[in-house]
Order: sequence, then structure tokens, then C-alpha cells
Amino acid sequence: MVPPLALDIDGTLTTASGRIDARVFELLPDWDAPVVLATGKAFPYPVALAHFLGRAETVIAENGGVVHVDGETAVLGDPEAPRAVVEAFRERGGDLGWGARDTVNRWRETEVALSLDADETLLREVAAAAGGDVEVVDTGYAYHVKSTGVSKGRGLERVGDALGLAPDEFVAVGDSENDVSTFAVAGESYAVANADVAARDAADTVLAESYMDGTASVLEELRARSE
Ligand SMILES: O=C(O)COP(=O)(O)O
Ligand SMILES: [Mg+2]
Repeated sequence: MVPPLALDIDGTLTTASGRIDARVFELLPDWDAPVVLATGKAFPYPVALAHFLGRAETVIAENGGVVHVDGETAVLGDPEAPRAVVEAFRERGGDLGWGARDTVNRWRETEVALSLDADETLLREVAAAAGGDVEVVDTGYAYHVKSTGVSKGRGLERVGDALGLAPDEFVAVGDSENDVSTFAVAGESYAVANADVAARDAADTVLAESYMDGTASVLEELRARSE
């Protein structure tokens, strides 16, 4: 039997240019165990991906702020403090960096994401002044202002509970700081070669290959192991 998977999306199931790698559509539809898409992106993105993979919509979105499993959605993060931080950031002249039509935050329920072009120094200063309940996470794709109480790892524990699986039955693959909590609870963890230092340090194994090359190599190895 292949193991259940907890897969990050950006940097892990994508190409270097940010597209979903076509191998995702070959390897995941028939994976014979639960597949959890665990992402910093807003809820509709992983739901859409799961849907078009023909899989159960088992997702962790917004870095653990929203979890959907077994047809039930749990909104776990509190948006109030993150939104207040971003409001204060704006008052001090900060710009989220997405332009006028911001689809990045349009469906975001528990946190706020800023472009990597945003003023990181100002953002971190404002977030630090807000106290310990809010943190800034740099995924390499965006800065996320989120409450410290939620994480992908806690989301995976919740998904595991619903599915009758212990978190350490999952194999996790990821590429950044927001995957560290997943790696901490999964039984086996892999950082793709493009991963940031935090993910590399937290992973059991750092892969030689980047992006979906790395992820595909893990999936092939897991499949071979199960035969
Ligand atoms: O939305 C982001 O910033 C990163 O998304 P990811 O967690 O799927 O890599
Ligand atoms: Mg990622």
C-alpha cells in the first residue's frame, strides 16, 4: 500500500515558472491513499485542483487557516489581527503589491497575503508591534500575515483525525517555511532542491531534484517501496 500524502503546491507540484506540472495529473488521480493538498493559497485553489484531479477535496488552505475534509469546512484562523496589521501597514504607506484587482486575497478568510514586492521591512515592523499573535511567513511566493495559532501541521492533525489516520502515517513534500510544521508531524518529510533553508533544515531528506522532478521522484520511490 502506498502511504497517504501531504503535498504543498507552489514550488512542489509546480514548474519553476509557477505552472502546475503536467505529471501531477498522471501521478495523483490514482494514488491509492489519501492525498492532502496543503497550501498557503486561498481555499478555492486547492479545492479546484483536487476537483480537477478527480480526488476527494481534502485540503489545508491559508497555511492551516481553513481545513476541508470529509465534506466539512473548518475556518480555524482568526482574520481580525492579521487584517489589523495590514491596515496599519497601509496607513504607513505600505502597498500589498497586487494591483487594483486582487484575486490573491479575494477569497482569503483568515489571513492576508502580500506580494514579494511589498515593503517587507515595514510589514515586519508593523507585525512585531502588534504582538505575538500574528506572524509573517515568507513562502517564496508571498508574505503571509497570519495568526500564530494555525499551521499546515495542525491542519494535518485535524485531517488525520477525520480520516482515522495518525499524522505520522503521512509522507510530506514541500519547499518552504510554511511546510516546516507539516514536516514536524508527518512520518517522513522531503524538501525539494529549490526549498528554502527552513524547509531544508526541517526535512528528513533534501532531494537532489527541484520542483516536480523532486516530488515525482518521491512518489515513484514510495510506489516502488509498496510493491
Ligand atoms: O501561496 C503561497 O504563498 C505558497 O503556496 P504553497 O504553500 O502551496 O507553496
Ligand atoms: Mg510551497
